[in-house]
Amino acid sequence: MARITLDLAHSYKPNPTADGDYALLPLKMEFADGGAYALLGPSGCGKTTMLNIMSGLLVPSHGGVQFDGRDVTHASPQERNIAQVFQFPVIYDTMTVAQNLAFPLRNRKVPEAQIRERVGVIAEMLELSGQLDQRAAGLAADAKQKISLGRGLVRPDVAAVLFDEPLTVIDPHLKWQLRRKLKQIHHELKLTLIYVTHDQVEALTFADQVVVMTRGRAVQVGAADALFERPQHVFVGHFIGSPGMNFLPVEHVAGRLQLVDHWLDAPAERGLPAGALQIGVRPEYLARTAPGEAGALPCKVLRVQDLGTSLMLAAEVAGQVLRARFDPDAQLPVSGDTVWLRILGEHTCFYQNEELLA
Ligand SMILES: Nc1ncnc2c1ncn2[C@@H]1O[C@H](COP(=O)(O)OP(=O)(O)OP(=O)(O)O)[C@@H](O)[C@H]1O
Repeated sequence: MARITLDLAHSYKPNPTADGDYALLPLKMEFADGGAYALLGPSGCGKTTMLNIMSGLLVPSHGGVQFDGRDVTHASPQERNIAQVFQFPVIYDTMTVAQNLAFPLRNRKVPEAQIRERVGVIAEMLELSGQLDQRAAGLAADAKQKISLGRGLVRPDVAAVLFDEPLTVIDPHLKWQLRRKLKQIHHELKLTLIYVTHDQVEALTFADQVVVMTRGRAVQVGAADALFERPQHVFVGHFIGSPGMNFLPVEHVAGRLQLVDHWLDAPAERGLPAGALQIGVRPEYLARTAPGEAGALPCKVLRVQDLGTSLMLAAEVAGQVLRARFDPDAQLPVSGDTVWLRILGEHTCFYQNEELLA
């Protein structure tokens, strides 16, 4: 296992100048030995580029990579001792499940007794024990991908196992099971796991630490609760949660927050600077209040949607649409009515130039 340190930038263009020329903007990051990480962000944000730089498939155009303090920037994946699992199964159809799982160990001349033991452990974890003697050729796509996962996890001595969207071909029910399984495997095997996905549920169930990326930047590295409670960047607020955080643009003038023709008293303890700010509040924290209560605003109800486990209210204030989540049995007003929603509270976040202030 290794601690992986990145201090680099990457552009696929020969002479990058503007930020947009970089697939990865300059970043410094450390992945702890034995940690479970997810790289999460929308298509094109740079996840695969970062993963390929860690694995050694790609040399960064600027800076370098260290494993346990040793410079490996130009070392191949074999030299780095990395295992990888890709989106589609990489297995030998003519071999049995057991032979496929054993392959990375045989390649490294691990003694047969150890191979048998380790293959047994991994097959058990992935619920492949009953299929060990079957040829891979006859198996369904998701069983084949489980073998790929097993081949990635089978070697106990790898520096890290890197996964690039490995559950794409898996059906939704099994996907849920495998996500939990991977987390359990991480706890048992203590491997350093780095997992690329654009799916927040996948990232949050699998990883201890999620690296949220947008447009070549890692905007926050944190556990699920930090990403939910204290998004460091408005992108994280939008991207994490379903729906994401509500944002209201306000002007902070002499201790008051102005939203067009509405005013709120700024919370003095947050030490907010004067000028243009954004208030961020999760739908889960937009409580209903009595009319005129401090920290609340009158909003016009647009619609109420029954989501089964909750009610989602959409309401408008000063041209901004807010979403608020309520218990399924809450008595809510109907479209066109006014509802007072608490904007300011202990969970409210404040942003300036998209970055968290307080
Ligand atoms: N080989 C390449 N040559 C030139 N540009 C590339 C190459 N690979 C990726 N890019 C560009 O670099 C940026 C980051 O791409 P990358 O594949 O790392 O993102 P991603 O987050 O993994 O996206 P996806 O989920 O779609 O794979 C994108 O703008 C992409 O078009």
